[in-house]
Amino acid sequence: MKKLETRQDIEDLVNRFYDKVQNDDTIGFFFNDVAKVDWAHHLPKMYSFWETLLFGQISYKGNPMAVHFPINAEVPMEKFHFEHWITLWTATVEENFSGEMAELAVYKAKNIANLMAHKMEIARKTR
Ligand code: HEM
Repeated sequence: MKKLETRQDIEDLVNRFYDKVQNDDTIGFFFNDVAKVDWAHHLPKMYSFWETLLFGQISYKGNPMAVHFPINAEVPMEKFHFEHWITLWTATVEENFSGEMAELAVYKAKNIANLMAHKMEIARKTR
């Protein structure tokens, strides 16, 4: 299977992941109904986010945690949502890529998702 090695690979991966997400019964509504995401704006940000995380090409300079707090305040983002997010991400990576960078993409996503799940839970408790 193909290695994950170029910006184009990241774009393909991210596009395929959010195709799944948009049509997903468990987490799709966060994007479609709660945040009403402008995909033309969101997807390029996500390409840069992953390029920065995986290739060290610093093209993303946002705060990935911050945007999730207002969503979490509207509809609780629960542990099972993040677990499902990880399932979709891992499946999309593994359907399309193999090798060290693909493994790193899964590893980093899991770490961030777990941290994010924790932060969202704390935010709900301290509100
Ligand atoms: C159930 C899990 C998740 C949901 C429902 C979710 C939802 C969203 C939504 C709706 C936005 C767009 C906000 C907007 O443009 O108005 C967003 C942005 C973003 N998400 Fe998530 N997210 C989840 C998990 C994650 C995870 C695990 C990561 C990282 C591995 C992540 C990384 C990002 C980044 C980098 C942005 C863009 C931030 C920016 O604008 O700079 N998200 N997310």
